[in-house]
Amino acid sequence: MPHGTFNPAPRKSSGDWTSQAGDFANSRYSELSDINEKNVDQLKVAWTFSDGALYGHEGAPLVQGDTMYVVSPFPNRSYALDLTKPGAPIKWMYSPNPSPMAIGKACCDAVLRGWAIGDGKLVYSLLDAHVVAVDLKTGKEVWRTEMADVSKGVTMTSSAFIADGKVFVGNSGGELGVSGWAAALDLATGKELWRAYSVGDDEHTLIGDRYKPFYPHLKGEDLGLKTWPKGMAQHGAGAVWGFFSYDPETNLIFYGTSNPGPRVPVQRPGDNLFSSAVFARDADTGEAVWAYQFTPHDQWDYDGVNEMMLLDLPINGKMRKTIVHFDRNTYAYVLDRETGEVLKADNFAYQNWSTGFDYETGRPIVDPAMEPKPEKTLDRICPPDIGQKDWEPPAYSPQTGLVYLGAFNICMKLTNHKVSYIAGTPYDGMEMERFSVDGPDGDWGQFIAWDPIEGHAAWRIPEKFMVMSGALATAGHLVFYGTSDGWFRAVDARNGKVLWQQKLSSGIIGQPMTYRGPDGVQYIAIASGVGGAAGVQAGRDGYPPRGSTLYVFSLNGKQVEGTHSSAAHPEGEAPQQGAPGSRG
Ligand SMILES: O=C(O)c1cc(C(=O)O)c2c(n1)C(=O)C(=O)c1cc(C(=O)O)[nH]c1-2
Repeated sequence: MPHGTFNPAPRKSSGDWTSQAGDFANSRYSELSDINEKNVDQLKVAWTFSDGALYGHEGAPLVQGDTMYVVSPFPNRSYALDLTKPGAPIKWMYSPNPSPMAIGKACCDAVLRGWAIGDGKLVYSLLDAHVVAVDLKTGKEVWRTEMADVSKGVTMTSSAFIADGKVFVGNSGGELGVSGWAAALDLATGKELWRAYSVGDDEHTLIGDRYKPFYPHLKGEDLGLKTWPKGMAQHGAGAVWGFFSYDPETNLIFYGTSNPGPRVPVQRPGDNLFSSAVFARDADTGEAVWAYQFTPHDQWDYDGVNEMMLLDLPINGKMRKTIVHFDRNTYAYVLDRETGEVLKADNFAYQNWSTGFDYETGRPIVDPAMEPKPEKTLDRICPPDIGQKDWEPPAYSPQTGLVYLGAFNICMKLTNHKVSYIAGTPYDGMEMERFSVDGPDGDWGQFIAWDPIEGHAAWRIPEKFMVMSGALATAGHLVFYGTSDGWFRAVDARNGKVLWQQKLSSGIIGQPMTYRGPDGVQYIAIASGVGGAAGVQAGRDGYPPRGSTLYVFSLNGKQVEGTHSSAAHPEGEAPQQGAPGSRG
């Protein structure tokens, strides 16, 4: 049986890593193999870097040529690090000074999920709902675009994504009843080219003649209004706070949308389209070509923003262009990426809210006993609101045909209350307590190798804490991931044997990446700095303090030779490492 493949575009040189996933397909796979299963036990720290910010560190550093680019969580400072010199000194630092008001509006920590490089610019979202482009050479701001009013509860934590001369971004604020959207900006000027809302009428959601979803219940006019009670769609969320992917052959971009608002379900009977869903849109116009909803009338905050991996897989003996998506609702989906048809839906971890999957309708079958009722407590629903996997992105290896993902092993006790909408404040109504599937002291996490063709796990590594780091697969038969309590591990991609590990200063929720430096040496980098939703474990024995250190590893800690030098700072501005505004 052949393995799957994917389009590795736009990687020009296998030594660079210029987008969060390394490619448009969201594979997080590198062809580099100097570090491999035979020598990975010699991996040692080559150098480190701290940005001084103490919110969760979720992004991967990017490398182009002889420079590494790193962006901190709030206050969203960016740094260029000189890879030609020992210790990678700072070449420039750019400080965008976002509004501190944003900190109080972010639902789940003042994080940033990633940044992107293209056309000589570093592009990223600011927590206060702006997008900036910074000149790669000088560190000077090229453009800054205001996307929304942060005082109304709109923040931006998603990773900017560059393709086809455009920057794709989305908003956060699903728990505050904002209206979710994705937008495309001109990479050269920052001008907004289109904006598509997730919920609302057809015009709003950019649904026109080209829209041809696979399932009949997703066809019709104004579904983003008609599947809501009157007046509720306006604050219906469907935020876009995860990752984008892009298929250059069809010029389509793909992304997921968040839970409906308010989170409490009894106030919004109906499917609540297009929350907890995936959109396929024309990259030039934003027009929807198809959509599919993972969790109709999402009653548990299962959201739908987790990444879409664009893999070509043999399904039932026929090569199909697919999307592989691990939803918070615990189904591992394989969708036809030209139509949105569900080809496979299998549970990748424990759940008890759904008794099966109806392939005829494309809907999961809900256990009525697990549906929340107002002012009643449900004692054990699995997974909890954050799913058995949250936003942390998996990796795919064409060598093994397996997808590698950080996942959880938890449930929740849930109580609902009715709520009213007040702009810029939580629009929520869910109260919950999370615990291990297996009991109070059991494992909260696991790292899974998943066979997307067969729809089952090839192996699993149990972990004490939720695994909220991304994964990296390499041609060296290796997979890298980190744990919330700070272990950075390299495992054999074939069998899950841990070949190397090191404890870092804080927990890991970042995304590992690899690059070939200007000295020809392969390096592996990962940020340590726990936060985000991993913080729900704070207080558990062994949960580490916050941190802000980027670790860069090589075989035997080798790094470029030369004398240490201090870099010149533009306009005499010295980089500040203890960022004001960061919570200590
Ligand atoms: O609906 C939203 O707008 C929204 C935004 C965010 C965010 O921006 O970080 C998260 C969530 N929802 C969410 O449900 C969630 O579990 C979550 C985890 C994290 C994180 O950084 O670990 N962010 C978010």
